[in-house]
Amino acid sequence: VRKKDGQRSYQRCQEQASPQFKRVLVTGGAGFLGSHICRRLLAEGHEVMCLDNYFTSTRSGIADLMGHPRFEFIRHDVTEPFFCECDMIYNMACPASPVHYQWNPIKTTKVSVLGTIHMMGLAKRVKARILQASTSEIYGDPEVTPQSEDYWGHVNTIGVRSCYDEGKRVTETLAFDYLRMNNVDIRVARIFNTYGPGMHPYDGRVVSNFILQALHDEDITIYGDGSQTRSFGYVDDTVDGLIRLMNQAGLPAVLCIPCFCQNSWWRFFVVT
Ligand SMILES: O=c1ccn([C@@H]2O[C@H](COP(=O)(O)OP(=O)(O)O[C@H]3OC[C@@H](O)[C@H](O)[C@H]3O)[C@@H](O)[C@H]2O)c(=O)[nH]1
Repeated sequence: VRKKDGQRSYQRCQEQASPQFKRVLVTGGAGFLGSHICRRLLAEGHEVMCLDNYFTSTRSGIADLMGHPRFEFIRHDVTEPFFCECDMIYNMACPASPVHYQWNPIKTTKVSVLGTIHMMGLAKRVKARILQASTSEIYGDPEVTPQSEDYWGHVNTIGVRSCYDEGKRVTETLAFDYLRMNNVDIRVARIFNTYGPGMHPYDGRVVSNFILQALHDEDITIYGDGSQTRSFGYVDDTVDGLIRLMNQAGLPAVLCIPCFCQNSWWRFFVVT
């Protein structure tokens, strides 16, 4: 504000900020789910800081967001500390496709463990609410189907999927220890197999593989005997669930998204 004598005065940020609009940090914000979260938050009027190192994502995935007045991209690897002022954190950074997370499994474990320590530490420091992305893979090779939030899982600690499964289990442990020790306002979402627009054609997961094979008139590759089941989530519904989990009080601190029964792929593809 310019006063009569020509001097400038500045209102304090807290006075200017509308309480309904938040400064939100989205790690992995250039990725498949992260970019959809950024878009939804911008549409709701929030200020979005998108943190990503393009490990499994590309600039083109968020090209539509660049230049948006409330969008800021920060190229950064969450395995290194990061500090900023924010009200909410969606900690989404981690390769999610089995092909990608097994490519450098030590890095995958580091992203989960160090990335979560850095983001929980930041949430504690700036008193931000934090949503930690977990996964259906924390159940490992489950003995119970469908899995509910109170099932503890059946995980191999030394298999090729362990870097992701165990890494994500530690993210949950860290979240709850930051809650118990430092009263950090946490949310944990166990995200199941998500598909939809913006998914990389060579993501390597079953939905994009099958679609690509069908488009190229190639044989569909079914690993194993095809008796596996998955709970598939359309990306808009998954983002709805994540945003509601973040915003609502009184929901369980851990939530499976989507939280309906497991389908065989055959049923999924026929129904969809
Ligand atoms: O071409 C393919 C790809 C996959 N599959 C099978 O399809 C099933 C689903 O495999 P995907 O590669 O899509 O991924 P998964 O469901 O195992 O895990 C995924 O979903 C849950 C997320 O939280 C994880 O990030 C992600 O790893 C598996 O049983 C897999 O063996 C095929 O039969 N053919």
